[in-house]
Amino acid sequence: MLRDRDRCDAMIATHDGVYYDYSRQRVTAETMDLLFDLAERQMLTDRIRGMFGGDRINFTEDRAVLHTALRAGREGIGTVFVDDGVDAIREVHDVLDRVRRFTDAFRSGEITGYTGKRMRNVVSVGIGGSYLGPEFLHEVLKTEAVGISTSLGYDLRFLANVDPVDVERTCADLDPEETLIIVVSKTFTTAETMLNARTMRQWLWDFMGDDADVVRRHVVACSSVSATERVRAFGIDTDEGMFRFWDWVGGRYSVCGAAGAVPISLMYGYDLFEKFLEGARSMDQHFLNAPPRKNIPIIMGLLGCWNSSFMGYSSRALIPYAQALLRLPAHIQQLDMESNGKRINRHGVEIDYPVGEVDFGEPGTNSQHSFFQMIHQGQTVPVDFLGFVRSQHDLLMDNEKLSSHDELMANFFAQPDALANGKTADEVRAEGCPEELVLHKVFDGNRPSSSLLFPELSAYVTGQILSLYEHRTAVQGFIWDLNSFDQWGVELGKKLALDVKEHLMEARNSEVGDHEIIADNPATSRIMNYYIKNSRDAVGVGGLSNPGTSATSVTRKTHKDHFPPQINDLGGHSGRLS
Ligand SMILES: O=P(O)(O)OC[C@H]1O[C@](O)(CO)[C@@H](O)[C@@H]1O
Repeated sequence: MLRDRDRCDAMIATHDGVYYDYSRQRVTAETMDLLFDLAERQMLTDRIRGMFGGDRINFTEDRAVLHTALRAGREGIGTVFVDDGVDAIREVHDVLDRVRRFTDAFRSGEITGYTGKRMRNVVSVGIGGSYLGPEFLHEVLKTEAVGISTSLGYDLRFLANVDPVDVERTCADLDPEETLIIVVSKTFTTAETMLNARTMRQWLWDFMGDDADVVRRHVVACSSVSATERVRAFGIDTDEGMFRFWDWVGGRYSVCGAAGAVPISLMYGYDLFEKFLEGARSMDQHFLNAPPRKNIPIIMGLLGCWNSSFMGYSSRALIPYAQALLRLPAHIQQLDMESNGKRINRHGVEIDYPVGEVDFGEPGTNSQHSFFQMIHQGQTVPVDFLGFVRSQHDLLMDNEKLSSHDELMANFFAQPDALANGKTADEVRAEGCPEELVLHKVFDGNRPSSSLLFPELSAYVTGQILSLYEHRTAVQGFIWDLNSFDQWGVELGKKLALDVKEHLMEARNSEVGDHEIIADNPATSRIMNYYIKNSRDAVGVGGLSNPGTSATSVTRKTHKDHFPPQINDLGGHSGRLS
């Protein structure tokens, strides 16, 4: 099919400098017709309009889904109106105007820290959607031409993990007197973020004294309107130091709101952040207005459904040929897997077809020397290749025929064809391969990918990329009939962590050294008691002892005896864990 010029010409879509080639997907013109029919049956365009128009499509939380309003410009896109009387566009611009003023005051030195020093360091404390988007954008802007100059003299760091080592790594060499902390949390209740926020507040107090003004001058919050009281109780000035967002912005869709605007503007200036919003807006307009057959996010979403539900490929990779996009795959992974990792459709019925992929990725070419072996010869993993016409910084060394960016892009062009074409046994033999090794060197090919080519990795293009992937996720959710905007699955783990913390507190507070934890089941009790015992001993005797040996060795023997397992064997021995 790849040699068919008409087919290849038909499988390209473009918008505002973005070139999308899906000719290496395993689809014919007829497949595409059927997918567009499916989109019509699922009333895709109506549902897209409903999303932009403020319909409460996140019905399990009774919320509209209006992250597109965050970058809609003052004129708005679609008919954005929230039915409780709040004008979303006006609210958004009220906050963005405040971010701009705050940024200018911070960067001009008008706002100083508690001891009068100018603040130049920013630590953004948040996790999940309150972290991954801003961090991916920060990584892009670090090496972007404007970003390099506007960030001179400033430092932005992210603190996400509740691991105390993350705190240590984040602030080891920072001067608290010159540091502003941003607590980014939609709910202002997330356990990890709140502990890290308290830790950072203590760090400020340790250096500058336990004074309420220290917090008022050094800590601001990006949080939802409904969390205002909690933000105030933390000691943050909610008039000057709180940048709000709304329940109609999901955490993983919040980078275009205060969650991204505050840290990114403080580091790079508001104008550069605005360029990012403009890029996202351009793609939003395309998504809302372009006919489905020319609409890049719609086509990407339909192909996602095709690969997952029809072809049975349960994972997919995102490979940007740009080192500055190193955190894009992690952001899209959360965005997509938290959105479409579901098992009940919007009618409350259990889904009996595959939905939701495992998303992963790393920049090319590093990924080629990591997991690409599997993508070429192991399981089939559809890939999105992202490339750029111009590099943020190209290099042409003396005596080199090609620039370093050309070398990078040679891989961007070669990998999709290697995956699609493969290599036959005859081709391997023709290279003189000994017969017994031929099969090891055969590539079966026929492995799907898409290529996205952008002009250059600027703030604007990064906005386009973000919007593309947000809408791909939404399209797949609409086609699959899911609610892509709630995340109840994360709740159970949070609740169990609370129970476990109770047990740990009891054990730590117990006067009796051998206090025994009785948790939900013997396995959890055993591992927690092991942890408590050894962490106590570790203080005195210097190190952890070995795990109980008998059970471990029995398990090993059992596994070995059954190796390699047969599907039927495993079926016979599997069972419910609860
Ligand atoms: O912004 P918050 O409320 O602290 O939540 C952090 C993250 O936790 C989640 O609720 C679950 O991981 C994400 O959706 C969210 O982005």
